[in-house]
Amino acid sequence: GAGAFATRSVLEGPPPAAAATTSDPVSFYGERQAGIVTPAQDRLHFVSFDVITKKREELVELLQEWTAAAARMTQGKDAGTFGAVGGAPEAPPDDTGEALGLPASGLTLTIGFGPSLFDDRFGLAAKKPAALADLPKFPGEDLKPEISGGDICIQACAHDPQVAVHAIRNLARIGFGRVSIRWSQLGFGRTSSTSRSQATPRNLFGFKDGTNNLKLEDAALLKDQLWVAPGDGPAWMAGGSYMVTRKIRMNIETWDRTSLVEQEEIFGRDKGEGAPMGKKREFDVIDFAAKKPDGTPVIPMDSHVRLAHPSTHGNAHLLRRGYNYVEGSDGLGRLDAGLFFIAYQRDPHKQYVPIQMELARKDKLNEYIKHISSGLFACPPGLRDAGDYWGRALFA
Ligand SMILES: C=CC1=C(C)c2cc3[nH]c(cc4nc(cc5[nH]c(cc1n2)c(C)c5CCC(=O)O)C(CCC(=O)O)=C4C)c(C)c3C=C
Ligand SMILES: [Fe+2]
Repeated sequence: GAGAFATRSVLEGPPPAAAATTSDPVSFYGERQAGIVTPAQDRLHFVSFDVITKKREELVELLQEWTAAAARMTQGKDAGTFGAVGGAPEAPPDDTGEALGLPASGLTLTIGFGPSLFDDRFGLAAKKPAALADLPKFPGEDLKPEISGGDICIQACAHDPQVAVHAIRNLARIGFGRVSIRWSQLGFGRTSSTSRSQATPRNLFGFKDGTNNLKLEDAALLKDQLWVAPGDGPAWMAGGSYMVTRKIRMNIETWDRTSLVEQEEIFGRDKGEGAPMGKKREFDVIDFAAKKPDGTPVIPMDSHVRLAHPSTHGNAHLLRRGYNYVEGSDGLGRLDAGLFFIAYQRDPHKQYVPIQMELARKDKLNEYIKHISSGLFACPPGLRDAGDYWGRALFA
């Protein structure tokens, strides 16, 4: 049965890009970091750190310790070799214990380096990619600095929230005295599919989200639009990808009082099936030229899918990998909820920036959303084996 293929052995063939079941591990090693084209898991714990040590050697040591712990935790093991209960009783355990007995749950840990890491503290200024230049200000955004930016991010995705939180907690514990948490974000109910094997999930506005996403199976597009090529910038980033994060508050109560036809015109897709307006099925190709009998476009000019579509931006695509969030209520009787948007791409200034500029200026959805945090991170390629560590090529 499937059990024979659900083991952790990766000796034959390429490492699994995805777990066979929601309990299984995803390979930590490979050409690419896991957690990008890996079929999106259900849960997120994302953290952004500020480096507080001033010593380059201490930062390198931390990255080595983090890599070892990440390699273990993604395979369903304790963060350290003694584990939660196997060490000396006089010392704090090298794992915090709340994941004891839980399987790997598809945990992936993906690291990214923010623009601020390349200031004069660690001698990295000459290695800063042009693609990490700060994002421009966008009309209408209301960014909070205390939940934006950061020197180093780690995206933990898993099918079990306890497993994702355990991983981030242990990495933060290991980093004590060398890094401090700047901000972190929990997410649930992935808002994108990143593989054709996955059903398209729904966002908190009730629409299918991820239909026209870049997917694991789109090999040629991934090469052209997702992965940094040799020659794009500094050698240490070849084979990596750039991540943009945006916390987007969604005004749920206003949306819920909006008519169905208005909601569908805002996205340019129908709510039930997710089909482009004027078409029947979710994956039918969008016809932007189609006109109604009165001559107006079937897909409104200010609809989200028209403004975000690659054909509007010289064929610029994104691999979206975001999550819903709800953080209780805001004290004014409204849910404090939205989308933690994550997008990967080869060059954010050629992909995220022009798309977001168009959306910020024209999208009808803007009446219902507000961007409140932003992050930009360079995610290096994957690790070859246990002799490799996060940031090795950057610090070489
Ligand atoms: C700058 C990039 C984007 C932001 C920010 C963004 C916010 C956002 N999107 C939705 C809901 C949907 N988005 C959909 C499609 C879609 N969105 C983007 C980009 C951003 N969205 C792209 C590139 C696309 C694909 C366009 C295409 O090629 O057709 C859809 C439709 C279904 C789908 O294809 O995924 C929905 C629904 C929300 C709610 C939101 C902010 C809160
Ligand atoms: Fe969108």
